[in-house]
Amino acid sequence: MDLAQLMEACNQYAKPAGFRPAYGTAGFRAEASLLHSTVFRCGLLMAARALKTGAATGLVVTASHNPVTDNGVKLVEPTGYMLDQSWEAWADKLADAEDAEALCAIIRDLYQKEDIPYGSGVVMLAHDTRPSAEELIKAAGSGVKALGGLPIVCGLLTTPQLHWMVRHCNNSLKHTESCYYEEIATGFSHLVHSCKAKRQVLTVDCANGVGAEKLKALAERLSGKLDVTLRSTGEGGLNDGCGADYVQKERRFPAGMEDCQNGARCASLDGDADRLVYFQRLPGGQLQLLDGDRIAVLAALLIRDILDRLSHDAASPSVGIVQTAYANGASSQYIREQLRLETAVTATGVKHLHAAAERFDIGIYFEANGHGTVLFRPALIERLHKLGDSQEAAKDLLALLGMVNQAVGDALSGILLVEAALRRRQWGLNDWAQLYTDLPSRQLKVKVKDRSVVTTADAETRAVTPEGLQSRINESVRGAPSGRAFVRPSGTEDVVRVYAEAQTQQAADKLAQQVARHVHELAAGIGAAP
Ligand SMILES: CC(=O)N[C@H]1[C@@H](OP(=O)(O)O)O[C@H](CO)[C@@H](O)[C@@H]1O
Ligand SMILES: [Mg+2]
Repeated sequence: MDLAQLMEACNQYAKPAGFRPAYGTAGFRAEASLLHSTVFRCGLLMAARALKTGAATGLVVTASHNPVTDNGVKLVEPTGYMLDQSWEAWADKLADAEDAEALCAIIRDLYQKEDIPYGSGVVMLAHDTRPSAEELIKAAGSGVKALGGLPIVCGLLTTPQLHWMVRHCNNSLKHTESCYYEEIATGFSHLVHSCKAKRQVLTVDCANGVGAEKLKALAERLSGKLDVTLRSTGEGGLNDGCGADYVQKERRFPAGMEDCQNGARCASLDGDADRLVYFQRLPGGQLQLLDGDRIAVLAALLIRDILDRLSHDAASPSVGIVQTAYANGASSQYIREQLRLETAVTATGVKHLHAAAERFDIGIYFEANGHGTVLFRPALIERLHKLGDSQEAAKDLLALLGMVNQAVGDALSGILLVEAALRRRQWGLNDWAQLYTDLPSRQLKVKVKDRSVVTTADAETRAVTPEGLQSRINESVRGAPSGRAFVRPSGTEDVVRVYAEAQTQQAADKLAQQVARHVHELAAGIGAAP
């Protein structure tokens, strides 16, 4: 490490006065113009992480479903997973260092405490469609180089594509963008090759983001096996009145799809294409959402259908579903009582779900907002390869393994998962929707002076502070039939989130509003009470 060179580079990316970045649910996010120093420092961090692990790491410049004026950075482990939680504290310290001198001191401390070998770490860089990406990617590259590392500029990609590439690169597998399409498309083609179901056109709201270009490339690779019509491909603002987060939270048709036909099969991606939700218009005109909970259930059914045909000497592979407190209560009940599968509930954020899913041979994890995937345990993969020569079911599971991104939730591979599962059962959206009926729910956001005053326990289902908040929530919940509610500080926006569900929409709305008022009152809410 050349300290003089490092110092000079740090000086070029000064932190804006008063800016206090913090590593949140999925990395750093803020208004784009504030982020140059943060992204530079993440370049430093990931170059050091590459040296520590002796493998390539990754960094994606994206603010996902947030407005186009925001940006952010997601950090990728050599496994393709999100940055190991044990290093989040280093990310925070680096990002928050006041000046170049403080920053260099933290780097020295990092090298010493983590026993980082000297050398040149490889960091793969990608970005979404935000106009601020170009400058921020430069900052990331400068950070990597300032530690003597090698930035590999991969350009415009979906977040899950970069995660996939880092994982494949470190497994010495082909890892170009076209190999990504090839691998997931090959798995899909295998799974649907003998399906008799009539193909349905899927209309996809691409949130005016990177997913538009990449889904087009995937559909071309599948030449006719996947019929997609793309909307919001860049003609409007990124995530502006469209995208998976808008559809899931607002329960409204996205821009450009207000006129979709009753029963037409529709889906939405988010701005960096790591979330996917399906929806349709019901005969009464309302939007019916098929969210991440439902994708998890459909994936479980597909896996069960295949496992039923697998004969094996050893114990049957364990299958489990991981959710968060945002999962609709009806989905959790269906998983427990009808599917009879093990479930686990973790705190919000894929990093938590992913870790819990690794405890099963086949671990399915999805956040209600449509971010999730299906993980296969390495020992099971080995067994399947042995069985694969003689058994069609093992071949199917291996095809599923190739089709589903093993690194992180991926909306493009998610579309293939849903379409393959529906086609193999000869199902339409109604069959899928009829598995269970969602309890009505409502999500609200409350602006407060300092959202860190709200702390939680028990996978975020219980508010620990401010004092008295949880007992007030309990009281409100008691007044709502089949009521459930919780609050937590967002890790991506400056708000406290409120979730409520109940027997009727009216009761869920009322419960959410009451809880939002408790938050506003006890956690120093800003502006008028909800
Ligand atoms: C309620 C909700 O949807 N929260 C989202 C959102 O996190 P918050 O910490 O709630 O802002 O963004 C995360 C990253 O995309 C995602 O993992 C998470 O599920
Ligand atoms: Mg996203």
